[in-house]
Amino acid sequence: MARILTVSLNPALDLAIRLPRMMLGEVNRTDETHLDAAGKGVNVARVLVALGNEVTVSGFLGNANDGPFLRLFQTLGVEDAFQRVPGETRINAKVAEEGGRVTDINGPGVNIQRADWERWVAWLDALAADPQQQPDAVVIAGSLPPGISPEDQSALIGRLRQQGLPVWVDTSGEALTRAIEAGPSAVKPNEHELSDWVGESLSTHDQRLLAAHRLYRSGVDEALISVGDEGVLWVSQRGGYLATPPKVSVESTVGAGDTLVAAMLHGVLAGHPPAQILTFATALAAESVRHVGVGNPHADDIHQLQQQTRVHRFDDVDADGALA
Ligand SMILES: Nc1ncnc2c1ncn2[C@@H]1O[C@H](COP(=O)(O)OP(=O)(O)OP(=O)(O)O)[C@@H](O)[C@H]1O
Ligand SMILES: O=P(O)(O)OC[C@@]1(O)O[C@H](CO)[C@@H](O)[C@@H]1O
Repeated sequence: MARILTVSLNPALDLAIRLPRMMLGEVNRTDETHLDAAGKGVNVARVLVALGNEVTVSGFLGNANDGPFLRLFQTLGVEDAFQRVPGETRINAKVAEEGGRVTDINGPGVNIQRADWERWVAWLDALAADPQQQPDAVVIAGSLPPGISPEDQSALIGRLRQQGLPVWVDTSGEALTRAIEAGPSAVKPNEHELSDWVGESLSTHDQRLLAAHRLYRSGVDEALISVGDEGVLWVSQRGGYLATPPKVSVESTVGAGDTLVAAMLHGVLAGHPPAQILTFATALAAESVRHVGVGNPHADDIHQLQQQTRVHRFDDVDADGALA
């Protein structure tokens, strides 16, 4: 069991909406709605707990609507180290239609004052410097709320790395670019986020492979690229791996990336063989898309899903990233 800190600088209450077909500009009647405490770091924490890890959750929560988070943290048995700030945590709408299409409508988040940021950073610095309290890894996941800049986040990553802590990052846009410059242990862009980072379209498999190698050579130990139903690319010192997920019926892909990050981190910290790590993480991410929420490692058919997951090692890229 590992001790892991998950950081959600911009958590969210996810309003999951299910309907047959979204009709823009009309009154839509839903089959079902749920409001759940979420955000990438919180979703990662859910999976890490289900896999048996000891988790502390932190970041910033609006004090006006933190009830669902409090209930979730109690149920999960995680340590709640979120700093409360005045205002409301954002509500993100996730509209899932029959056929698997999901539309995300994400809010900007609560405004973080400089004094709150500095107080929280001081707390994190103290935790990272204390050998008794240091976690085995830190996951920083999700977008940045107003008041926190990409440079703030990259400085944070740099300091945690200086303390020798593994830092896994899942974010996008400028925050991702700056985070990569800070030398995190792992990043998990999806193909669109990776495409923004390299500044080119990644429509072919070879283009993605080259971009994944470029990401690895930029100084990231684990370059993980998620490619939706086409699976996962993983480049690290263990080599390059490609995983193809089993075919599943899709209800909601929200949280699939978070499931993948959590399961990969779990496997890496546990020291499992690479093919085993990737097979399990890919199967669990596939499990997650069959329903609303993150993947359930205790699903009845999790072993079958792993058997149906294909993992290939590829060694066809030379040190300069050129395809052999
Ligand atoms: N339709 C699908 N069938 C099987 N597995 C899937 C499917 N969609 C996603 N996955 C799995 O989940 C992983 C993450 O999905 P995706 O690439 O959509 O991540 P993401 O864009 O970060 O998602 P999110 O931010 O919503 O969590 C994929 O790499 C794949 O392993
Ligand atoms: O706006 P961000 O921080 O990029 O993403 C937030 C979010 O879409 O990510 C999770 C799914 O990965 C959801 O729970 C949440 O609403």
